[in-house]
Amino acid sequence: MTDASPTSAAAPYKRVLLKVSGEALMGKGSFGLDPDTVSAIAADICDVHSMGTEVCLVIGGGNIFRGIAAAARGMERAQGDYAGMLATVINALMMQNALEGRGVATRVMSAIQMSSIAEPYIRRRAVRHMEKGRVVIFAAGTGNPFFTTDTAAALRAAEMDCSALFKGTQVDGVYSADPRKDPAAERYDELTYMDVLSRDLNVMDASAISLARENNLPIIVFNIHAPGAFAQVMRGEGPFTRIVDPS
Ligand SMILES: Nc1ncnc2c1ncn2[C@@H]1O[C@H](COP(=O)(O)OP(=O)(O)OP(=O)(O)O)[C@@H](O)[C@H]1O
Ligand SMILES: O=c1ccn([C@@H]2O[C@H](COP(=O)(O)O)[C@@H](O)[C@H]2O)c(=O)[nH]1
Repeated sequence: MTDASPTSAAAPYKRVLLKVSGEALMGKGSFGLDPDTVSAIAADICDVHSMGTEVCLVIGGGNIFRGIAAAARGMERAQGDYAGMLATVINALMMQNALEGRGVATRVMSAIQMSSIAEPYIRRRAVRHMEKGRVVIFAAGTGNPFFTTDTAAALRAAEMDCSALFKGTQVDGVYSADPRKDPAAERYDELTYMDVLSRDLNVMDASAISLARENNLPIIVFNIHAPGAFAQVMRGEGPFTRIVDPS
């Protein structure tokens, strides 16, 4: 893994992966995509890209379909998960459109082959795209049911040798309990991977945290809706939680 420490004020990290929660794309809505929200997140990604940092993305699908929720309503879990992975492809295409509208070259690479609309995921090709200055959007999660896009994000970040995984979500860090349910929950500035696992802090699933831990990949959780937050958090400013191993 490359060094996670900032390297310069202009481009604090060489290469990062941003995980955007699908729910975040809904904006104030309760389903689907809000174009203004997608555009605002794309603007933040462009800011970071223009600093000289190589950027790749994993976008969730929770704004459209979650396999586990469909399974709770009686659908076969694996079938629901494949539908969930397809939802992430829709989000990836929407983000591609928003980024390219701002003049940034992108490639969508899908873990499930759909060659008419996305390249197949090939690790070395993805690295090459980023070296050429393209933003790579990894779609269809890991390509396997029973996983989530958090795990896909940790997996791709490790494969891409990213300096850190940024999780842009609805809340500004990891709290002692889900802050959307418990207003008394307190935010942590820094946690170890084991803290997150042992205290069952559900901001990310356990397999993603374990994979990041095994690969010494720092995770930075922040609120994707705060304008300019992605660039700010990369500079170490603003509220966020850093998940790392004890130094
Ligand atoms: N201890 C905690 N600290 C912070 N957030 C928590 C915690 N426990 C649960 N959460 C919730 O986890 C959510 C983060 O998950 P997120 O919405 O990013 O889902 P996802 O599965 O990654 O994406 P998607 O929306 O695509 O399914 C936060 O919005 C927050 O409400
Ligand atoms: O590797 C993966 C990634 C995702 N899924 C399915 O997609 C949905 C949406 O992803 P979120 O991480 O919840 O945003 C997820 O609920 C799974 O059903 C998958 O099967 N495998």
